[in-house]
Amino acid sequence: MRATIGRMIEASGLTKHYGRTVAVDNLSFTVSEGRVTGFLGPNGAGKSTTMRMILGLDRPTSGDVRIDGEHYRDLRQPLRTVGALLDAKWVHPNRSARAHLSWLATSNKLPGTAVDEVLDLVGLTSVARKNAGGFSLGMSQRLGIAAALLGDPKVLLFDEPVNGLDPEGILWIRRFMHRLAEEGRTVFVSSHLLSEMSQTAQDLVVIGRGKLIYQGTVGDFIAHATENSVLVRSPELGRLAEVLSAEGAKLSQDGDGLQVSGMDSAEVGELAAAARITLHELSNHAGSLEQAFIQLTGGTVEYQAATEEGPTA
Ligand SMILES: Nc1ncnc2c1ncn2[C@@H]1O[C@H](COP(=O)(O)OP(=O)(O)OP(=O)(O)O)[C@@H](O)[C@H]1O
Repeated sequence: MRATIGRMIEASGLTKHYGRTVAVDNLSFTVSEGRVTGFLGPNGAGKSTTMRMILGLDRPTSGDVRIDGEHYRDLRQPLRTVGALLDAKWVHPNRSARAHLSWLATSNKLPGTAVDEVLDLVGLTSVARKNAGGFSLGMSQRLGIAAALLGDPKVLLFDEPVNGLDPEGILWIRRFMHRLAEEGRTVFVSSHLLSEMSQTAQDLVVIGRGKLIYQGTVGDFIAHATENSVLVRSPELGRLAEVLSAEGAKLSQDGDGLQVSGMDSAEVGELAAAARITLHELSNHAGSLEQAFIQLTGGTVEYQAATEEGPTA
């Protein structure tokens, strides 16, 4: 059975328990072909677990996930359908890049010619005979991507591919992903870095504590999440916070000011005036994806810093 055209990954009610930990909680989403879809969530949100379930490396407690309409375990030649980069350092330290890829190709019945092609694609041809154990993180990531591309798959999964990379490495990966999507492939890439995702992805699946928070385009995410965001500064920030939250505003600390959502600047100004609170700044704020993320993940961010717990001023 082929999936609905365009939807290459379909998760439905996907759930994973590890003992009493609910790593993934009734998660449903779709990932479209020809686009880069960012899989976003704070550390521990359940991204890696979801990716492992997509790849059949972990069995869901309940629910279901399919690639192009099939369960991973039913794919006849999995590497020709889906390629994945989960852990870039997963390579035999004394094997050359070429030997590593040749071994993968042979054991998966892929043509040996694919090895040179993918080495060339990721720019590792000149170091192909060097031991992969001595590779920098950026080179290891490229090798991992080469391995994922060996079977010329239409679906690619990358788990935190830019983690620890320098700006040049990040740019390379970002451009490479765009290129893969332009070729019509489905690119699903996880990250906890919103600013990075806003430049890499066109679509987003955002999760917090294993639950779906948002699915849609990056642009809609920003527009939706930053609606009515107002930045306000005042020498009486604590009292202002009390007045605003009593009227139902959502607040988060922003430097020495407050980000107010659920209320427009006129309402904030009038409430402050009625309470005789002096304001030093009152401005409509076009929030970044970062702010949108903090706002949307709100109570679900497990590592939340003190500054995100609410106003303390
Ligand atoms: N094999 C496992 N056994 C027990 N608990 C696990 C296992 N794998 C993941 N977990 C727990 O499940 C939750 C989700 O973890 P997961 O690694 O999927 O999150 P993540 O979003 O990928 O975060 P990170 O980026 O930190 O890896 C966490 O609470 C984690 O401790």
